Amino acid sequence: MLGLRAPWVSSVLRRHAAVVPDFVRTTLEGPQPNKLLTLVIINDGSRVLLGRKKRGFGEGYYNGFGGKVEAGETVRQAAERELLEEACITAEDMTEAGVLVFTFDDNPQPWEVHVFSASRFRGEPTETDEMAPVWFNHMEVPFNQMWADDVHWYPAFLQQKYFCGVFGFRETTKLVWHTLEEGEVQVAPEMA
Ligand SMILES: Nc1nc2c([nH]c(=O)n2[C@H]2C[C@H](O)[C@@H](COP(=O)(O)OP(=O)(O)OP(=O)(O)O)O2)c(=O)[nH]1
Repeated sequence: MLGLRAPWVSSVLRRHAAVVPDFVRTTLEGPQPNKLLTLVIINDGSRVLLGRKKRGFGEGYYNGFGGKVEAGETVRQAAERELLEEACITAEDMTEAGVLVFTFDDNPQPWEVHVFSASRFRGEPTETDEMAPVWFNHMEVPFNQMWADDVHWYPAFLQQKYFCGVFGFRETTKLVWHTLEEGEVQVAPEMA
């Protein structure tokens, strides 16, 4: 598994060896480099700005704004570009909030989603071809209309604790296994 958090993921596989589903292990130990994606969630302290996805992967779900990192871009540049493309805004204080690694029994490539948080932005959130923006109070985040993993990491996100998670999905959307760690993930060299 090639990716920004590869040493940490290897240590997760070792520590959870008895319970990690086979497809999660084979995907993470396989030859495919991670597909890199971004996700930006505006959090003003009491509300989050989400978008209802109007087309493509995750259609109908509420989510932050983001997409694939393109060739020649840094992860941060991709996050800024997707936020502008999908919500028509520019974040002023974007910080790294966490990393999510997704595996699927029906796709050999791991996905590595870099989650960013921002509280201030320029511009007016505007509906685009891809997303319709909506504010939600922290207590009313619509988890029943979101990806199944989100309910597990939003608490850390809302408390502004850095998080790293590994998730295993069957048939693309059924979450069957996950592990989540909060705080900066430190991996000693001997663990790498
Ligand atoms: N909250 C959450 N977000 C996820 C999950 N899985 C997942 O890919 N995402 C995010 C990462 C990206 O922001 C977005 C998927 O990207 P995308 O397919 O829309 O990428 P894109 O905009 O480059 O695609 P396209 O318009 O070119 O088709 O969904 C998940 O399980 N939970």
